Amino acid sequence: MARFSGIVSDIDGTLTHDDRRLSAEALQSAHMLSGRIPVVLASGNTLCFTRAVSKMLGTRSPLIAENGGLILPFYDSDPILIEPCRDELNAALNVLSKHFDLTVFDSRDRITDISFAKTVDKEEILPYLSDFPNIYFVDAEFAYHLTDKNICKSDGLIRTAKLMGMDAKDFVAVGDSNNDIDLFQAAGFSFAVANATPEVKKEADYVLTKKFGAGFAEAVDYLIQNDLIELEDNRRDFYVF
Ligand SMILES: O=C(O)COP(=O)(O)O
Ligand SMILES: [Mg+2]
Repeated sequence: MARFSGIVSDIDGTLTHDDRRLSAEALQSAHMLSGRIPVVLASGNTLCFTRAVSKMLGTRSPLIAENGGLILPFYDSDPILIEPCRDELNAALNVLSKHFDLTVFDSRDRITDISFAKTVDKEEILPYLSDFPNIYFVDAEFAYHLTDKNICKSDGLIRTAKLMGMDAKDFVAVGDSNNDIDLFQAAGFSFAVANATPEVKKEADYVLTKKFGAGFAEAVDYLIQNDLIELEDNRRDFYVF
């Protein structure tokens, strides 16, 4: 009897290579799953990026973007936006910008969180953030993020699962970076790809032997071989894209 009825996957470092090229193994695995089980993408990336990746992978399931700040239940619906403490986020960015030469990512497309390049040592950044109690800093390996404390991937999964008539514990999570730790805690089971950080590996139920997208494919094979998920052809109940 299959134990899990959905998969929730991170994108960067989990479906990609270390240089962010989409992994052929992950693509093949996602195509095989398409329309047979929900695969929710949960990313620190912007919603437009996450939506394009989803379309090309054929996941046909709701999306969680900006570390949980935005949820897209249907392809053409308006996203659900978790309102962040914008003043504090902007004030923190101003303070950091005064001390460091920051490269801010996607500022036109990013709505709830702030992301910037890892050009500065995080130990140097953290002391400047102690005056901002409602935001947290996370190193997502491909970028740094400043995010409202009420926004995280796990909250995104809980909300998304509810919209789908499911529970977060019905999902198996796959991830690589510290913005996936709370997602692992909310999901029913969790896989860390072999390139995951030590903190993520510690939180995972299962540490995969393969890195990056090959790790995602290994997780899917493991789930099928151990009868932990069931694939049903032509499921249309929540395949919304
Ligand atoms: O936006 C990032 O830095 C990382 O994105 P991810 O959560 O899909 O790995
Ligand atoms: Mg990642």
